[in-house]
Amino acid sequence: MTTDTTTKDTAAGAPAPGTVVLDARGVTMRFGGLTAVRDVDLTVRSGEIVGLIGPNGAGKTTFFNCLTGLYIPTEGEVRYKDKVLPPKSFKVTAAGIARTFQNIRLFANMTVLENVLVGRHTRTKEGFWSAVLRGPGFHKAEAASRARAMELLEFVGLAEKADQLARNLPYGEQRKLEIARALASEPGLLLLDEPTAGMNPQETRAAEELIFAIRDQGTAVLVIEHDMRFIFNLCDRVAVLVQGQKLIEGDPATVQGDERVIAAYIGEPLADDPGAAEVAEVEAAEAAAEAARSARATAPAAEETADADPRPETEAEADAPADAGATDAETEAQAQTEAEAPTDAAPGKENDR
Ligand SMILES: Nc1ncnc2c1ncn2[C@@H]1O[C@H](COP(=O)(O)OP(=O)(O)OP(=O)(O)O)[C@@H](O)[C@H]1O
Repeated sequence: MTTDTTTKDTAAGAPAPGTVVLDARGVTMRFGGLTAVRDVDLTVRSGEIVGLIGPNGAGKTTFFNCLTGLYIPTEGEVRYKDKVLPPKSFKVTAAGIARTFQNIRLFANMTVLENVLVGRHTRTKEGFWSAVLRGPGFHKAEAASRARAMELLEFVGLAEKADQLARNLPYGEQRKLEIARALASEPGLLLLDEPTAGMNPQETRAAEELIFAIRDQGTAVLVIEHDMRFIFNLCDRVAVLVQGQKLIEGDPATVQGDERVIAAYIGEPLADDPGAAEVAEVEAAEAAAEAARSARATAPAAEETADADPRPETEAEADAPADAGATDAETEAQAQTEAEAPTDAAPGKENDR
């Protein structure tokens, strides 16, 4: 089992509120031809809860992975408390950034307490021989580590379940345990990837309270979440990623009211995104097709109007107002004249014009 020599209070080691703890500059991550994250800047300050939102596939988790050493950004730099982060996740954790995952990653067959103790390994100073020989230093460190782990379980509300197997916890409590395990490394910055996924409204509310408490203890929080109500209620600042790029960043009210954010969520592309030319081409083709369809739709209508009276014009004219006052005798005389006209006079020709 891991041992511990540092039961430090999180708040005690926290920098003054407002100090930049995370500073990501120009972070770009490419996978072959796909740019999942493009030139993203983001800062998180001590005492802040910052939200990272965006539609599916926007690059949020990839960006998280760039912050935690799982990915080495293709371009850009990530600093934690003014130091460039090492490109290894365990070193990033040791530096002070901890995270939870979108898909819960607990040790299912270990107890709740053991899971938290595992999370303390980056704060353990006792070496291999100390563990093997189990001298006084080892026992002292182990007791301190257990005490801190129990404190954390108390903090997240799982102390009474310390001896249960992690796999027997309900889903919401497994998420809490993940948070407790992340906190066990005494981070200055906690990254939460969809912490309320699969939670019911009561569990979501409890998660919100827990995150506020974490922030109040001095750990800055960066959280990815799809639940907008949760995020706008929770965060001091929200950044929106769309197609790998940061679209907007601001306080919840500003972001919530931004039309571009709504458009992004219902699928409209960025105005100057890399695919804009292709999108414009498709839109132009669609507009041309629509215009052609409309033209076809109005053409038969015009023909229909012309054909509204199927009788030959001569007959139609007989009904014209000019003729309305003609007496039967006059009509008869006219008919007679026409009947007597020479055949080569092409009767009815005039009416054909
Ligand atoms: N290891 C990888 N190799 C190749 N492409 C990847 C890899 N990881 C992510 N991507 C791609 O990068 C893009 C961004 O994915 P990412 O998971 O970061 O988005 P997301 O915003 O977290 O999405 P969601 O909200 O659905 O979790 C997607 O197109 C995804 O398919």
